[in-house]
Order: sequence, then structure tokens, then C-alpha cells
Amino acid sequence: MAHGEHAPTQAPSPSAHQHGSDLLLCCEELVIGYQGKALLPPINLQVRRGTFLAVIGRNGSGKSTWFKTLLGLQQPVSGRVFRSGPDVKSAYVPQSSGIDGMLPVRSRELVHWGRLSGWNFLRPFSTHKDRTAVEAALESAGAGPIANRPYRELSEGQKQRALLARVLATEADLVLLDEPTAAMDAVAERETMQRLAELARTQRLAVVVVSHDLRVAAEFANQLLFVDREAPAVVLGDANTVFCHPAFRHQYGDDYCPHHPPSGHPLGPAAG
Ligand SMILES: Nc1ncnc2c1ncn2[C@@H]1O[C@H](COP(=O)(O)OP(=O)(O)OP(=O)(O)O)[C@@H](O)[C@H]1O
Repeated sequence: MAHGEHAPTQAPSPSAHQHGSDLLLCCEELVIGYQGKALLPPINLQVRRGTFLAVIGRNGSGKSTWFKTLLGLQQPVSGRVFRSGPDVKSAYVPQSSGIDGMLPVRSRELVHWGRLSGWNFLRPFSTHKDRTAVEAALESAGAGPIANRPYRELSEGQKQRALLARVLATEADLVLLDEPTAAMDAVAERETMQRLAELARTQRLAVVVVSHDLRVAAEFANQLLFVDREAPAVVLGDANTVFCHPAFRHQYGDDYCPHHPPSGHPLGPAAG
């Protein structure tokens, strides 16, 4: 699946414009699924500049399908996705990117490609602005030390950093990352999530991340979206709202909810 820029899923709606300039994307009664069959209840949410949203849920619950639907790669079963304007630029990193592993390029070139589109791809020289953006993206993604290394020789976690840098180099308004830290060690994962949170806040991007590390997601994201096919449920809110929701507790237990403190959990307070 291609990285980088994607066309708007639908033309901007008049109602989307009314929500102000911070609004980038809006799901209205959006039902995702395949062959007309819904995976989840309708999703209603707005993604604004400065948002860092983490999407959580069990395997197969529909997280990647929601991303594909936002990008217009998958048709909704019903409902709509709106961009707030034609200029909203989005960038996407899918879960795994096998094709990149075959390319004989250094990480810096791969990141540079994030800025190219159309005939720019054939341009022999990059501009000063391109080079500055590439270096800033490498730095932001913690990929500076691997910039000169051939991409295909990197570890999976290092590759994820390079791909993150590439998506940041696009200078998109809306960045969708499907498990961007899955191959990273715990330290790199926290650093990356912290960087993404800072980028969302300081650069006024919207960052949406799928993550299976619930505690790290809750620590850095300012909103969580929990999706569950069994309940079925779509729950949007802060960590307490989501972690104390019955559908969440049914799947992950009570240990994440502060109103249901762990008893006898190996990481919880010692008994007695
Ligand atoms: N092209 C397709 N056609 C029909 N069903 C599909 C298709 N792609 C995925 N599915 C199914 O849709 C469901 C949701 O898949 P999806 O990849 O969105 O889950 P996910 O939450 O991202 O899972 P994971 O955490 O494992 O990445 C799964 O049951 C999957 O088998």
C-alpha cells in the first residue's frame, strides 16, 4: 500500500467548515466494513489540529479498516468521512511495508521521497527547503544516526523510525500511523510516542496512532478510541473513560481502570 498523500475521501461538507479552522477530519455516523457488512457500530468523531489520538482494540477489531476508510482506500458501509477542506494533506504508514525492504536506498533518500510527488520524482536536485525538512524529520523521528545507512540493512525497529521520518517529511496536516512502534524496544517506543505528542502540540498536526501498548498510549495520547467487535462498541474519550468502560474491562480486565484497582496483580501493590 502506498505511503504519502491521499485524495480526500469526500468533498468537504458545509457542516465541517462550520466547526472552525482547527478541524481536519470528521466521521459522521461512519460504519466501516467489507461487502456491505458492518464491523463496528457507527463512528462519530472529529479530528482537530493538535490532537494525538490513539486507536486501541483487540486484533481484528477494525482499526486498520478504519484507517483505510479515512484514506478512501475502502468504501464505508454507510455514513461519511469529511475533510474540512481540499488542502488538508494526509500521510499514512501502514503496519508493514515489505516493498521498502527491497529498495537499495539509504534512509535519508527514503525520507526524501516522502516529499516527492508527480514529476518531482524525476527532479535531480532537492531544494534547500526539502533538505531542511528531511533533516528535521530525521531528527524528529530519532532517525538521525541511521540516515546514511542502507534501509534494507536496518533492524525492524530502525526501519519504523525511518518510515516515521518519511511521513513527517511530507509535512502533512494529518498523520495516520498503524502500529508505528510495534517493532521498537520499550525505550524507543516511549521516545517515539513522546515525540509524536510534541509534534502534534507544537506543529499543530493531528496524529492518529494504532497501538497495542495501552499504558503508553494512555500516557501520551490526549484521546483514546477503543473499538470492539464483541460488545460491539466504539468508545471515544480520555483514558479513564475508556479504561473503565464495561466493554473495555470485558476484554482487558479491571487493572487499567483506577476505579477498579488491581488486586493480586503482579505489578499492583503488594497484598497484606
Ligand atoms: N479485504 C478484506 N475483506 C474482508 N474482510 C477483511 C478484509 N481486510 C480485513 N478484513 C477483516 O476485517 C476485520 C478487521 O480487520 P483489521 O485489519 O481492520 O483489524 P485490526 O483491528 O487492524 O487488527 P490488528 O490489531 O490485528 O492489526 C478482520 O476480521 C479481518 O479479517
